[in-house]
Parts: sequence; structure tokens; C-alpha cells
Amino acid sequence: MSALEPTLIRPGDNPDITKERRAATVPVNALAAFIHGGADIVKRRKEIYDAVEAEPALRNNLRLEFLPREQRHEEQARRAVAMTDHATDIIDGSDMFGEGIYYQSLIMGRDLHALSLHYSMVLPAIQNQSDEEQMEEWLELIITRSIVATYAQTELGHGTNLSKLETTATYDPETEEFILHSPTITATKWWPGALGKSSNYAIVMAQLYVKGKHYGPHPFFVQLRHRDTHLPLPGITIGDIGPKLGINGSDNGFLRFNQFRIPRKAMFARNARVEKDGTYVPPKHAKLGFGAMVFVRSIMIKDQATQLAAAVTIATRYAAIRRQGEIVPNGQEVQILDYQTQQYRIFPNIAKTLVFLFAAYEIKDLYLKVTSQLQEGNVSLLPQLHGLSSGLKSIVSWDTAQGIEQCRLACGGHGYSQASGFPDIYSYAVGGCTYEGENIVMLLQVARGLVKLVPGIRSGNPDLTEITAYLGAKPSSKSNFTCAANTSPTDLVAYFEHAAREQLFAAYDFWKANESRYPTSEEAWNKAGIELSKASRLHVKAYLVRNYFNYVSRNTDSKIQGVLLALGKLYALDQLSGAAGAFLRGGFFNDGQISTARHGIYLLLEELRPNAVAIVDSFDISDRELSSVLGRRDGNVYENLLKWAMQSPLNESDISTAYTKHLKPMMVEARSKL
Ligand SMILES: CCCCC/C=C\C/C=C\C/C=C\C/C=C\C/C=C/C(=O)SCCNC(=O)CCNC(=O)[C@H](O)C(C)(C)COP(=O)(O)OP(=O)(O)OC[C@H]1O[C@@H](n2cnc3c(N)ncnc32)[C@H](O)[C@@H]1OP(=O)(O)O
Ligand SMILES: Cc1cc2nc3c(=O)[nH]c(=O)nc-3n(C[C@H](O)[C@H](O)[C@H](O)COP(=O)(O)OP(=O)(O)OC[C@H]3O[C@@H](n4cnc5c(N)ncnc54)[C@H](O)[C@@H]3O)c2cc1C
Repeated sequence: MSALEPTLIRPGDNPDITKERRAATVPVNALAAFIHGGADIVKRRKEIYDAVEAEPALRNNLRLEFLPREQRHEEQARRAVAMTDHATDIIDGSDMFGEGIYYQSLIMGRDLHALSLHYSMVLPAIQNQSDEEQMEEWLELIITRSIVATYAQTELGHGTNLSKLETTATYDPETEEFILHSPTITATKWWPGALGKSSNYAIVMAQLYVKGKHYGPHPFFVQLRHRDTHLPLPGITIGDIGPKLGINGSDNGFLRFNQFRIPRKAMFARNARVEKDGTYVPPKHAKLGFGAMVFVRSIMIKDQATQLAAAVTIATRYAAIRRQGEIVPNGQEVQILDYQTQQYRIFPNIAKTLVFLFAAYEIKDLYLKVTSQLQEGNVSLLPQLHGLSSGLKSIVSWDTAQGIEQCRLACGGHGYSQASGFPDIYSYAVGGCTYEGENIVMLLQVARGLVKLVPGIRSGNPDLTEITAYLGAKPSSKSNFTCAANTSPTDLVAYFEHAAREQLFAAYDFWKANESRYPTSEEAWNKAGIELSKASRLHVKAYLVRNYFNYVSRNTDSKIQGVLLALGKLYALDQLSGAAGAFLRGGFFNDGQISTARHGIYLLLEELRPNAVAIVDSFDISDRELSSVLGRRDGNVYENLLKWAMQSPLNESDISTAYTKHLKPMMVEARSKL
């Protein structure tokens, strides 16, 4: 290992992990700087980390995994308040995407909390969707935390299909009020984070009715609880929806309205509004009211990549210290990281982590660009942002969940223990496959945008953007792939673009052919759903491969070039061999080339093996953030597993109540009958 990183090796560390760090050839600091966007950012991470560690209120002394839900919920509220109390002293509040997310993960761990939705959806909605008067009234309340707010859209009966939400907002011109009502059980709002017990305000999505005319779902800013007593206001019923797969520090809630009146100015009015006399003024783009969802779809890409980074860090470090079995029978047990199958479970996920992270940087830039254009009333890039954020959200959250599970399995039995960190990482991250738009539904949205391009491309009048430009290229009949070592990033990108283009055309033709088989185009679309979502997947993967190689081409440090290139190739070849059918279509690849791609993967695993620990070290995840006994920097896993288990409340006494109440009487009775 390079002399640049003496701090990573300390006396008392596990000898195997030290051996790995000494043998690595990649400079960890340089790689960390590139991954995080500059040495100054890595330095800021350290400053933020030190400041958090130094502040007693931000110490995480309670181990969340041993707490019952009520205590976990309370502890997370304490942490959320302390986190935001100290935020302005520690982080740059204007950098939510970067410093904000990092600071939050140090303190809150893998859980949502009382203020998650307040910051991630309500704040951006108020900034982007309220008119000046509303902004004046609401923004300060949110920023100062004088109120706590959430985003209440999903109902018991409808999450995906927003056009069929049942909560109504009926305008009464007499009193200049809207009447919110939940007409059925299925109209009950269900799921919103921190709605159950924490929030006293919410953005409520409701169907707008004015003078008997229906205008579709619109957002309203609604007070739910009394500001002093915190009791639900008359006409409102609220509660917690109960324990979930994960994020149990958050009180996801339910909400019902019974003819509940709110003032006219409670309807967000920057994009659409209702005048005093009931005149409806429509928005410039019908989906501007969905902006808060687009924001979270954009920021969650980095959050997901961060969870995968944690999972691969744990699995790699543990595989370096775990010795089990022999490769050549000679009595010397090997580090499990030396098994090719182990490398295959972990290294493609290391590659994915960077592929996703670099895409997160791009979607952040696009989001900021579109937001600033929207301020000027320019909605032209909104469909592009909707398409890219929906597609990335689907692919990244799915592959992250699969990757975390592979890493867990790669840690054997200890991976199943909460000490590993995997149960929290997985249950937190996998929520991202569902929230902000169920993944398949989002892929179908991407397809909806893509198919519109096909007639123009075929007629020689393509209407393409930077992201879809490749669809207009002339198809090649055969790939030039010969071997992984020689293949260039440009070639790899071209293979994915070819496969994505062909799949899109095939899905389009299948849909159109279906139109003669089914009564309507929509039914034909439904029967082409699998092919269409495949087209979206390949389109997003082509974007990911292209974006990765574009991003790493900015690197000027030759010492990290090799590793970055090897990881990009590993991602591309792994995805290529996993979706071989799409590349074999029309003889573009042949069987021999697919098998060459697989052999390329094996060579890349071997090439990356000596630097595996150094690469995950460069993700710069502290033990505090990692919160995993298996993934500790020092590799001293076994003694710390024992220490961790001793914290189990069941170990507070030698004899449990389960024994006294149930097992003892059973055995005593059985013995008496012998
Ligand atoms: C303290 C610091 C904190 C910092 C943050 C730190 C970390 C953050 C990390 C993680 C996140 C943290 C917290 C959040 C966690 C959980 C919160 C979860 C919240 C939620 O889940 S809220 C509810 C989300 N619900 C959905 O997403 C519903 C999904 N459904 C839809 O979006 C749509 O209805 C639909 C399915 C996309 C479309 O329905 P459909 O009926 O088929 O079509 P139409 O609605 O008629 O659309 C026609 C037209 O419009 C286009 N369209 C659709 N949506 C949009 C959009 N948003 N923008 C632009 N255009 C859109 C669509 O493509 C069609 O276009 P056409 O041209 O084809 O007509
Ligand atoms: C952890 C978590 C946090 C959440 N937080 C919030 C929150 O803060 N605020 C909020 O309002 N909501 C929240 N939600 C709700 C979330 O946004 C919805 O669950 C999500 O949008 C999916 O909607 P649904 O549950 O109705 O699923 P459904 O739409 O019922 O989906 C079920 C299945 O049907 C399929 N399906 C549905 N429609 C189609 C279609 N058109 N084409 C093809 N297949 C289809 C889906 O692909 C899926 O397989 C949260 C959910 C979770 C899990």
C-alpha cells in the first residue's frame, strides 16, 4: 500500500487486513478524492465527522438494533432534533445533496425520522411550488422547525395511479375555503413518513373540484394538529400504520378527513390556482405539482449508492479477515476473498457502487438545471428529467437491493446477524424500490417517453436529446468485440447502445403488432409491458455505462486510471453477460463473444483482487457510519462480535423470563412425571 495512507494501518489491526493494505497498489487518498469529487470534499467529510464526534448531543450511544420500536422512534426523534440543532454550525446548508446527506447518515443511520419528509419533500415543494405570499408564510416555519410537516399523497387504495386518488378538495366560493374529505376507507392517506405521531402539518394531495368540475390531483398545505396541544384538529383522524420491514424509527402514518375546511390560500399557487370566484388557472405543465417526487427520485440515487458502498465495504473487509477452507490442500486455510465465486459476488457490486455514484452526480446537475429553468417558466427539460430520474431510480434501487443481499450472503452466517449491519442496510434501501414510484411503473414511464421517438427515428426526423441521441445512430450488424483486455470504453458503450436501440425497436414493433390482436392500443401496450420495461432497463444501462466512462475520463491521475477502467469494464461485461440475449439479437454478438466476455470478467476479478480492500477503503466510510461489526476498519471482528452480543438485553441476567415463566414449569412438570 502507498505511503500516502499511513492512518489506515494501525497497531493492533487484524494481520490479514493489514497485509491487504500493504499489498495494494492503488493510492487510497487519490482514489477517495476522485470518487468524492475532490480532495477538498474528502477533507470536508473529515471535518464534518470530527465535528459530529466532538458534539456530545450527536453521540450515538444507544444501539438502535437492541431497542423496542417506541424507544427507537423516540431516540431517532432526539437525534433528528440534535442533528438539525447543530446543522448550521457543522455543514453548508445549501449543499443538501452532498454535505446534508453525509451529515444525516452519520447521525441518523439507516432509518427515516421525524424530519425526513420535512426536509426531503416539504421544503423543496414550498420552495418550488408556492407563490410569493405562501413562501413568505410557510418557508420560515419550515426552516426554523416551528412546525413539522410531511408529504401525504398515497392512500390505502391508490399509490401509483394518482389520477384515482379519492381524497377530495371541494372549493366553497361562499367562504373561500376548500373542504377536504375522505369519502371511503380506501381514501385514507396511508404511508406518509412521520405522519402518524410527529407531524402537525402536511402537504396533502387531493382531487380538486370547483363548481362541480374535476381538475385532478393538486397539493394543499394543511394543518393537521393543534400547535400547542398536538391533538388532531376536529375533523381529522391520524395514527401510526405499525411496524414495517425497516425504517421503524419513522412513524409512517394514516390520515382521514371529515369535511375539514382549509383556506383558499392553502392550495399551492405558483403553478395552478383557484381565484376567489372559483376561476381555475391551469399550470404550464400538468405535472408541475409532482415536483417533490422528482426531487426525491433525483437525490435518492446517491443515497442508494451510499448503501451499496456500505454493503461492499463490509463484505470485502470481512472476506479479507475470514479464513475458511483450502484451495490447494496444504493445511493453510485461505482468506475467503481468494475464492473466485466470492469475488464474483462482491466485485461487480463495488463497480456498481461507482457507476451509480457518478450517475447521481449527473442527475443532481440536471435537477438543479431544470429547477432553475422552471423558475423562469421554462418547462422544456421536465420530461427529460422525469425520464432519467424515473429510470435511474428503478435500476439503481433494484440493483442496490440485489447487491446488498449478495454481500450479506457472502458473509455467511454472520451476515444474518444484525451485528453485520445488513438487515438495516437492506430493509432501509429496498424501500427505494417502492417509494417515489414503484420500480416497474417507473420503467414503463421511461418506455412511454422512448416509444414516442421511434417513428421520428425511422422516418429520418428524429427529435432526440443528449440522452437519447444514440437512438438515431445507424445500426451495426456485428460487434467488433474480441477480448476484454482490448475492448475500449467507446466500444463497450456502443454495444449497450446497440442492444438498447434494438430492444426499443423490437418492443415498439411488438406493441404495434399487438394492436391488431387487442381491442385498444392501451391493451396492446399492457401486453407488451415486459418487452417495454426491458427496453427501459437497457436504455438506463446504456446511460450508466456511457456516463461512467465519460466521468472517469476526467481523471488525470494515472495511478488510479487502471482501477477505474477495470471497474467500468467489470460493470459493463457483467451486465452484458447477464443480459446476453439482448446482445445476441440479430447476431450482433455470437456465442463465442459472450463466452469471451465471461472470461473477461474472470480476468478482471483477478486483476482487482489485490486492490479490493484499498478500493473500499477509498469510499471513506467511517466505522460510525458503517455501523457493522463485520466491516470494522481494523478487521477485529471476532472479539467485537462477542462484545456486541453481550449488549443484548437478554444477556442482562443469566436467567430469562422466558425460562422462568414457560420453560422451567415445562421441564419441572415433565421431570415430575418420569
Ligand atoms: C436532513 C437532510 C435530508 C436530506 C435528504 C437525505 C437523503 C435522502 C435520501 C432518501 C429520501 C429520503 C426520504 C424519502 C423517503 C421516502 C419518501 C417517500 C415518499 C413517497 O413515496 S411520496 C408518493 C410517491 N408516489 C409516486 O411516486 C406515485 C407514482 N405515480 C406517478 O408518479 C404518476 O402518476 C405516474 C404513474 C408516473 C403517471 O401516471 P399515468 O396515469 O400513467 O400518467 P399521467 O399521470 O396521465 O401522466 C401523463 C404524462 O405526464 C408525464 N409525467 C408523469 N409524471 C411526471 C412528472 N413527475 N414530471 C413530468 N412529467 C410527468 C408522463 O410521462 C406522461 O407524459 P406524456 O407526454 O406521455 O403524456
Ligand atoms: C418506505 C416507504 C415510504 C413511503 N413514504 C411515503 C410518503 O412519505 N408519502 C406518501 O404519500 N407515500 C409514501 N409511500 C407510498 C409509496 O409511494 C407507494 O407505496 C408507491 O408509490 C407504490 O404505490 P402502491 O403502494 O399503491 O403500489 P401499487 O401501485 O398497488 O403497486 C402494486 C403492484 O402493481 C403494479 N402496478 C401498479 N400500477 C401499474 C401499472 N400502471 N402498470 C404496471 N404495473 C402496475 C406495481 O408494479 C406493483 O407490482 C411510501 C412507501 C414506502 C414503502
